[in-house]
Amino acid sequence: MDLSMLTATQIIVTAMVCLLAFVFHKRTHKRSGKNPLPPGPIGFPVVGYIPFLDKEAPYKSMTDLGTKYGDVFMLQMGSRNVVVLLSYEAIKEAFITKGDSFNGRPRMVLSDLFSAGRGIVFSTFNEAYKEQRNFAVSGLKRFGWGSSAFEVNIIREVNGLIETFQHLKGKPFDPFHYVRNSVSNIICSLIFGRRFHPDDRDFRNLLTTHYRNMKYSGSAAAVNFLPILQYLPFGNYKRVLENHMYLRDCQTAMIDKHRQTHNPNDIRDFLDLYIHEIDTRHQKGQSSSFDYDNIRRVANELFTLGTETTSTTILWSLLYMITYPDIQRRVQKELFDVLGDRLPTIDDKPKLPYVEATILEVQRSACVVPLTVPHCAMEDTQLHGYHIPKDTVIMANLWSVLHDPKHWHNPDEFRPDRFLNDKGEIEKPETFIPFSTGARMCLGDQTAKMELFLFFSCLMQKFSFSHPEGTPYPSLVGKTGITRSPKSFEVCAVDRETQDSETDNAFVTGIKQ
Ligand code: HEM
Repeated sequence: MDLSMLTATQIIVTAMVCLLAFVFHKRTHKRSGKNPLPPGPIGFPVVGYIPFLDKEAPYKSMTDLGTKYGDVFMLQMGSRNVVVLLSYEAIKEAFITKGDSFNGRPRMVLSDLFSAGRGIVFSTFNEAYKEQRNFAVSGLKRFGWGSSAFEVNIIREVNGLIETFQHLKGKPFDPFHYVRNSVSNIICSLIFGRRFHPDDRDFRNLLTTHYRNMKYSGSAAAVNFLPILQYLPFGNYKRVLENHMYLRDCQTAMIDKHRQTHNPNDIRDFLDLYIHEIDTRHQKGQSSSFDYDNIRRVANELFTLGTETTSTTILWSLLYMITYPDIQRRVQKELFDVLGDRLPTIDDKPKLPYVEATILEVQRSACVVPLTVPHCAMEDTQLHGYHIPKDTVIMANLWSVLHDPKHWHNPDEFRPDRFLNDKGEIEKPETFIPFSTGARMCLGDQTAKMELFLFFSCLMQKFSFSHPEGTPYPSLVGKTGITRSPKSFEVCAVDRETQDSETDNAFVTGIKQ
């Protein structure tokens, strides 16, 4: 063998070994008195670990990595370091104990497109963020949000949905548009002061474009880690961009209409209240985060999150009920035993523990926001004994927390009883965090719980749901976008009163015994 070649090969091999040793050392050992970085797998150059994650269920791939690397590990994803938190204990330490260090939001291509670091959801943890979040909560409350007065708004939409289902007379249908339309109307009446008819073409377009964007954003998420992808003339990022422009125009038109008819003595809805705040601060010469750019961002975020997450959970609840008819029958029996034939109200909730346990189990099993909204480290800090550099992206894996066998016996089993104690009362473990936890926790959780209870209990009281005869049971495997939603499915909704009077069947008598 040529000696000079051997030397060249040796040099290359030695250099590679040194490089790997350096990378390994950097990731796993104390450096100059600092704690080590979290451990984690090594991916490919440039793209990092992205190609190894399941595109449909990245939260599951991350959960699997926990077996080898523990509850806190680091993935290189494109140009970013991402720390994944798998356990409740790790999330609690980051978002509650060390919230001041971990409640930031990373600047990323998609969040910059939607919010440019402003609004609420993608804004980092600064004064402008606190001002906007506090204003949104108190402003929405002014219109009854979360209070019993708000129940009227929800019940109006539930009744509309019941009527629609009754018209379908037990024939198979896809509940997707009907449910989203009803849920969306609740937030629309607060923000825009109006609700929309299910057949309103513009509204349908708006909702469909919104939904598509949530899904495309999930598939385009790689652009957040490989920003160069945004310059491709094709692909999902381009679709997100086009849809975003359309939605922006719709919102601007809605806001302009409000500005033209604005009367400070007659505040009709959240947009009016926000416009009033902009004007008042402007008149006082105060500089603030309230302006016509931010109103659009905040309104859009409340509309999107107020629609998407809750309607997706209601769709999952229908899917679980047709998959587990025995559980559906038990829910209906409790409703009949406690209420007779009347529809439930929010005051009935404490008397209906099995109904509530079923909703909680749907939220746990479906986990509609499996990876939360990414957080980021706002300074060099420590977590779980590891060093976390400033600007590291933090992904809290709610899926793994809600399916952690340490806290949930047989987590893949759908069993509402796990939320009931020996006395049949609701018992919610601390680890049940579908709305996340800490200062950045969902701001709509109270309203969402109210909506989930009223929609679910009223629909169960009114109808028996089943999958169309002769078709296979629909899949419980979710589609991942920004939320985890069910694949489209068909359902038959048979009016229980008609079923009662038309049949003498053992099923109904079984419920009402
Ligand atoms: C079942 C329904 C819902 C679920 C499961 C849910 C879940 C979540 C989760 C996991 C987060 C991320 C928290 C974090 O970053 O740590 C979040 C944030 C947020 N949610 Fe919800 N959500 C729901 C309904 C709603 C509703 C009805 C609204 C209101 C209109 C809403 C508004 C928001 C907002 C504004 C944020 C951002 C909070 C912040 O960054 O400070 N959500 N939600």
